[in-house]
Amino acid sequence: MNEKSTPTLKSFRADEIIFNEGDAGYKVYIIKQGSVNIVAQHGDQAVTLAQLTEGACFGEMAVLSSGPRSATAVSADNTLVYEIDKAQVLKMISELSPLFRAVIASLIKRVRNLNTLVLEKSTQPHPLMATIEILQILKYHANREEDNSHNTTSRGGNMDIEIEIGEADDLVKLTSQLVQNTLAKILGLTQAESLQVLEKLAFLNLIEIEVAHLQKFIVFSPAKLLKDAKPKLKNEIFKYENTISTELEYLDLAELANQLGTDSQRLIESIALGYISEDAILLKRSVVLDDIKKESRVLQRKR
Ligand SMILES: Nc1ncnc2c1ncn2[C@@H]1O[C@@H]2COP(=O)(O)O[C@H]2[C@H]1O
Repeated sequence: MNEKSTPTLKSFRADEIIFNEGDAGYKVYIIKQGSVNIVAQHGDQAVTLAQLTEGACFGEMAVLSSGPRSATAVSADNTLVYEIDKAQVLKMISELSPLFRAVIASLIKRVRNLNTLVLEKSTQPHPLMATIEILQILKYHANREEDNSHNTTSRGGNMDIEIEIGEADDLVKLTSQLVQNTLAKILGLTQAESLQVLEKLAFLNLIEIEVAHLQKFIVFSPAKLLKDAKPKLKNEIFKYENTISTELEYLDLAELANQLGTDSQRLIESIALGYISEDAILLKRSVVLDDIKKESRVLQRKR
C-alpha cells in the first residue's frame, strides 16, 4: 500500500463507515472536524463505546498492537479526519523509549479487557424490566396452580404461590424464594442481587414485600405492574451494589444456615423473630463469618 509521511485529509458524510471491527489496521485517525462513533458488536447487539470529537485520535489500537480493529468507526455527522499511515506511526513509536512502548502496549490491552467487560454488562437485560417480565410469567404459573386447586381465594396447592382476589383487580402473592430462585435461573443473579432488584421494585411502589407466616412474599397486581412499569423505569439505571467488583462476596441464606449449623427454615424463623438481622444475608461474607465466630454461642442460645 501507498505509505505517506504527511497526513491525508479525508471527509466522511454522516453515518459513513470509516472502518469495520475485525479489519486489519493500516491507519490512525485524528478528527479535525465533526464526530465519530466507536461501535462494537456483542452477539446481535451493537454497543456505542464512545463518541469522539475534534482532536480525538482513533484507530491506534490495531496499528500499535497488530491485532484486528477492536470496533467499528462511524462518522456521526459530516466529518473531516487526518489519516496517518501505519509505517509513519510505527516510526514515531520506535523513537520512544522501550518503557513507553511497554506502557502503550499495556494500556491497549487494558482497553480491550475493559471493552469486553462493558460489552458484557451493557448487553445484559435490564434487571428491573426483566424481573417484571418474569413476575408476569410467574403469574400464569400461579393462575394454573389456582385452576388446578379449584380454589380461588387461598393457596393454589403449591407452597410457593398464593392468589388473593382483591376488589378491583387480582393480587398475586409469591414467595420471595420462588421469585429469587427464578431470577437466579433465568437472569443468573445471586440471591443478594435478586433481593436488591426486588427491593428496588418495592421502593418504586411497583411491588410490595410482605413478611408473613415466617416467610417473605412478593405481592403485586399484574395489571398495575404492566401499566406502571414502563413509565417508572424509563430513566431508571439499576446498578447492583456489587456488579463488577469481586471484592465483595455476599452470603446467601442457605450458606449462612450452613455456616450456623442450622437449616434455612430455622434461620428464617430467627430473622422473623428478630434474633438475626435480615441485613445479615446482605453483608460481606468476611464480616458475617467473623460475626458468626464471635456470636455463635449467643445465636445458639437464642435458637
Ligand atoms: N472504549 C473506547 N473508548 C474510546 N475509543 C475506543 C474504545 N475502544 C476502542 N476505541 C477506539 O476505537 C478504535 C477501533 O479500532 P482500533 O482497535 O484500531 O482502535 C480503537 C480505538 O482507537
